[in-house]
Amino acid sequence: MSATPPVTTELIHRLVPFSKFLEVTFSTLTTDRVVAQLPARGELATIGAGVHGGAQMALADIAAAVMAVLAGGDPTAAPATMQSSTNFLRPARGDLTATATVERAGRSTVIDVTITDEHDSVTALVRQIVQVRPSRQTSGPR
Ligand SMILES: CC(C)(COP(=O)(O)OP(=O)(O)OC[C@H]1O[C@@H](n2cnc3c(N)ncnc32)[C@H](O)[C@@H]1OP(=O)(O)O)[C@@H](O)C(=O)NCCC(=O)NCCSC(=O)Cc1ccccc1
Repeated sequence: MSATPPVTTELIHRLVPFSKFLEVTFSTLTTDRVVAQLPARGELATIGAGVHGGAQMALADIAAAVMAVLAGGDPTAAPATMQSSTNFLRPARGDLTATATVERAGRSTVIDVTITDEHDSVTALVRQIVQVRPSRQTSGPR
């Protein structure tokens, strides 16, 4: 019987290559809170030099999916985002931090994500509905 590996940034990068592409790292990975960082490199900018909304949504989606899996108690499970709702409150400047918490656990898990920027200003509030299912291994997006 193989032991379940601890959930780390490196493991998430291996399971979700998109998170590695975005250079997302995780400073907190617990059953009730996930905190993820997105470095604001130039390619993520939008008009006006803030961080593009799609990059913020991707950060939130990654953090919410990891949160749902950890809350479910089976780190080998696969998250499936069913719904995502984002409100952008102000332009995002510099490196971003996403804090994900569980609003409601169940067959469909409700995750709230707050994104803050380098000024500690809240730039976006995101609510995600995520289903967590037993993993079905695939080799990539194609
Ligand atoms: C402007 C509004 C939508 C509405 O604001 P209102 O209800 O009228 O309220 P209020 O006027 O109080 O302003 C609130 C806060 O906003 C700030 N601010 C306002 N105007 C400006 C300005 N001109 N420049 C700089 N900052 C401005 C303002 O200082 C205040 O901040 P504070 O509280 O003092 O710290 C605001 O909520 C907002 O900017 N949200 C973020 C939108 C966002 O970043 N979306 C994602 C990226 S878009 C994308 O990537 C898609 C795309 C695809 C393809 C191509 C291109 C793009």
